[in-house]
Amino acid sequence: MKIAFGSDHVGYELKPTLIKYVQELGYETYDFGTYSKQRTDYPIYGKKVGEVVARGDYDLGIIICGTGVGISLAANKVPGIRAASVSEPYSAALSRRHNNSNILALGSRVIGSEMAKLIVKSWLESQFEGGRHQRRIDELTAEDEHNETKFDRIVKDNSGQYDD
Ligand SMILES: O=C(CO)[C@H](O)[C@H](O)COP(=O)(O)O
Repeated sequence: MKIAFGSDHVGYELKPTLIKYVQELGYETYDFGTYSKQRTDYPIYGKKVGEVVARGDYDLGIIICGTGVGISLAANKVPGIRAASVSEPYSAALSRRHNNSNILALGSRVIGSEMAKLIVKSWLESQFEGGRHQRRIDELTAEDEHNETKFDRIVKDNSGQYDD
């Protein structure tokens, strides 16, 4: 399984620690930058990682900025990307199990490296549960495609109340 990494200058120092950790867990990795501490813009790296994951060149992505927020917003602009910005392992796991997140966003000004490792492990080891959660992903995908007809139909055809 291949994991794409990216960060801005704030996430730059945490990134190699997580790359090494993820390699030790048995994954292939690639670092899409940034490659120095020089100040840069997080949208560049959120978009880069989003694009390679959306294309299927990489299975999953891990992106880091100061809070995880900006870089996740950037990745989520790419159709097909569900980037989750989290700062503890429970949300990380649920973002996979329920939201089928394909990118994990972390904030290096928010969490330390040991917490980051726990979050990464919890995220990588969790699996999407499908079922009712797939219906919600389909609703999100309809939005991605700006397919108003499809989205309108989904909304029109159900009341938003479910038994499952
Ligand atoms: O967290 C971030 C985005 O959400 C960025 O890392 C942060 O905004 C960068 O700030 P600065 O340029 O002042 O180092």
